[in-house]
Amino acid sequence: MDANKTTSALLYLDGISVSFDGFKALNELSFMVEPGEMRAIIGPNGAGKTTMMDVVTGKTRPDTGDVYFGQGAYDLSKLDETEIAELGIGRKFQKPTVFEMHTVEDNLLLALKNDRGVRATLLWSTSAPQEKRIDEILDTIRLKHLRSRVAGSLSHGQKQWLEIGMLLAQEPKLLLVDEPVAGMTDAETMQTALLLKEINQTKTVVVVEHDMAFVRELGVKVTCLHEGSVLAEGTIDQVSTNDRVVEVYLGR
Ligand SMILES: Nc1ncnc2c1ncn2[C@@H]1O[C@H](COP(=O)(O)OP(=O)(O)OP(=O)(O)O)[C@@H](O)[C@H]1O
Repeated sequence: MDANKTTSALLYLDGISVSFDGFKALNELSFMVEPGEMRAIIGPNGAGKTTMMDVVTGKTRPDTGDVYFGQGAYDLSKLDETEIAELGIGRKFQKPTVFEMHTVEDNLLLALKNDRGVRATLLWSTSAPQEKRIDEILDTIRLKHLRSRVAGSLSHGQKQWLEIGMLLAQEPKLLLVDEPVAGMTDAETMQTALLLKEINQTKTVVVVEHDMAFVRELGVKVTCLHEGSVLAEGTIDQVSTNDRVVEVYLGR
């Protein structure tokens, strides 16, 4: 549905409230993400971070408020999950969901040609542009040397990167990434920060994460949610020294 709201933002949540059985998971939540930006979202358990992502992707409908996408061109709160995905919004859930029995390369191929079934896709010959795109993605996600490995044999961190690569194959304009470094080693965490910074050179990214060392490494604007609203927003130094943020989240 066309919205025709005037805004420079790629994503604009405007007064979003969501209740579950009378409990307000999101409470008049408003914030904007500009095109080309990477935004880190932090906040205590139950702050509403996952619900916010669910609202953006159409999994949960807000009770009130609008979600504008594409400089106000669309109101996502009026669209279903498929329509939203087709507008170019890709989401990576916390747990990796790669095809464990298939190779790294075939996983990317499946993501590139996700309009066909698994068997048909893998029997179909791969075109030169598809090969090139797979090479580019393998470079980005640092898995070129493992392209023929079965995905099930990858480390947890490598599976997360592969899944990020599968999202990239769909050429999203906006990537939503939910706790990408949970369970990763310190080295993998820092690699993931680098990877997302590289991806952010061409795509807008919203990343939810509890790992503050990782968020600091990203070096981007941070939004702290609490009880379904924005508690603080700014640089990591501004947010992490905010008295309320320390009280409800960091100081615990
Ligand atoms: N489907 C649901 N039914 C009932 N309550 C829900 C539902 N989904 C979320 N909630 C509640 O809404 C609140 C916000 O949850 P949400 O998962 O969005 O928080 P979060 O910030 O992502 O937390 P975490 O950091 O633990 O992932 C929580 O109190 C949660 O229990």
